[in-house]
Amino acid sequence: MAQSVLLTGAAGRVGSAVLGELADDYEWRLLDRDPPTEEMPGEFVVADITDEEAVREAMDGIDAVIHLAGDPRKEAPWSSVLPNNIDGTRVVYEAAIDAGVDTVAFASSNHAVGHYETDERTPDMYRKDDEFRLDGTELPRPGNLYGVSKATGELLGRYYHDEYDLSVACVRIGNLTKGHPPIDYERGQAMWLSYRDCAHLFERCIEADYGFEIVYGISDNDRKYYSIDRAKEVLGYEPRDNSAEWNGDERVGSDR
Ligand SMILES: NC(=O)C1=CN([C@@H]2O[C@H](COP(=O)(O)OP(=O)(O)OC[C@H]3O[C@@H](n4cnc5c(N)ncnc54)[C@H](O)[C@@H]3O)[C@@H](O)[C@H]2O)C=CC1
Ligand SMILES: O=C1O[C@H](COP(=O)(O)O)[C@@H](O)[C@H](O)[C@H]1O
Repeated sequence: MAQSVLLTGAAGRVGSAVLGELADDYEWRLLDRDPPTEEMPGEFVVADITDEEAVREAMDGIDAVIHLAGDPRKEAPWSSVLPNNIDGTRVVYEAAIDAGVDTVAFASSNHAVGHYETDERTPDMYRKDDEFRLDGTELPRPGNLYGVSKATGELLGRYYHDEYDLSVACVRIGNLTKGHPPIDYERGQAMWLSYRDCAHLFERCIEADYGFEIVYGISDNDRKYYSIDRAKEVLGYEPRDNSAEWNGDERVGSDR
């Protein structure tokens, strides 16, 4: 069982979702290039993930890493995704190997597979009765350079798993939105990930026993074009939310 966890990108939205539910469950070392603006659990390291020495130091005594730091913008230019998302991720994996870390959970993205959303398939694939599913076994088809950087992060994970036996889970996160699903956005509702399901999924990534996995990070939405079967089977993911239980910002279904 993981005890000491390094959370990169801790000051961001996904970091806040994870810490919002799991703050008391682990010994946290948080890392971000931006200093904290509010009180956070554990120790906070202000560093850039491209700084090899700083990341190496931050990795000391760590059991598991949740690697979120990076440029999350779908329109991010190559000049940003190359250092922040690709090289920074390589630095994190290298330091994890050197420190004897067991597991790295990597925040990948729906944009790694964005070009499966072809004109022929959309918007039907965003709807409840459509049966099209991606399940993580398909090749990446990035929708933008940001998606290329996320697919590359997955590939780096594959390498560090095969070469060094590091356990790596790549979570293709859908659309993380706080409180309620995106409104008037079918695609976003199909790939909604609630804050509590996000925290639970990353917890499963650092607790479960596996080798290398690519899973989709969405809630159990009625509308979906990403399968969550693999996350359930291998990681023990048990999502509690479903965008169909919401009408705008009002919950109309029962809370699980
Ligand atoms: N929010 C979402 O719906 C989704 C997020 N993701 C991925 O999840 C991760 C976190 O995303 P968000 O929390 O939404 O973004 P965010 O921008 O809120 O948080 C990212 C954090 O990483 C830090 N960071 C960025 N580059 C860094 C570097 N070189 N060194 C150290 N810290 C750095 C930033 O200061 C920020 O606090 C990203 O990798 C993103 O690509 C993927 C799919 C969907
Ligand atoms: O990877 C990401 O995806 C989410 C959802 O994508 P969108 O196309 O529905 O906006 C995005 O909000 C997030 O910023 C990004 O990191």
